[in-house]
Amino acid sequence: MTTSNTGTGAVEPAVSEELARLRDSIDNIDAAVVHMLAERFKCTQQVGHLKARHRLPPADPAREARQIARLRALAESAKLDPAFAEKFLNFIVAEVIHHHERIAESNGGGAGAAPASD
Ligand SMILES: C=C(O[C@@H]1C=C(C(=O)O)C=C[C@H]1O)C(=O)O
Repeated sequence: MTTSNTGTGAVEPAVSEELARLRDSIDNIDAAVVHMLAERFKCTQQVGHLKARHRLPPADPAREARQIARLRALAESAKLDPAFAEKFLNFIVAEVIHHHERIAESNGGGAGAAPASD
């Protein structure tokens, strides 16, 4: 293995250049992820309002099962750990469901509430 740490706290210039180059790409990817998540949440907020108006439940476990199966297959072909892909999706979906519950509550939702006309 190549030694990159001189032991004096200094890092070889070639190593710090490569680290900076890789970190630039990581920063770009992180920015893209944030923008993609923001767009996804814009869509799921609209789904939340649609569901609340029509008294549909916040969560749809059958839809989630299809998404998990699809994402696991995509992850495998992209050489990403499918278990990680599933955990990541579940993390996002849990947040979306919280949003939908809050939207339903603020719509005066509840089992007995009358459907709003639109
Ligand atoms: C967005 C929806 O609501 C919930 C959130 C989902 C998601 O974030 O992908 C999927 C299913 C639902 O549990 C939906 O029903 O499509």
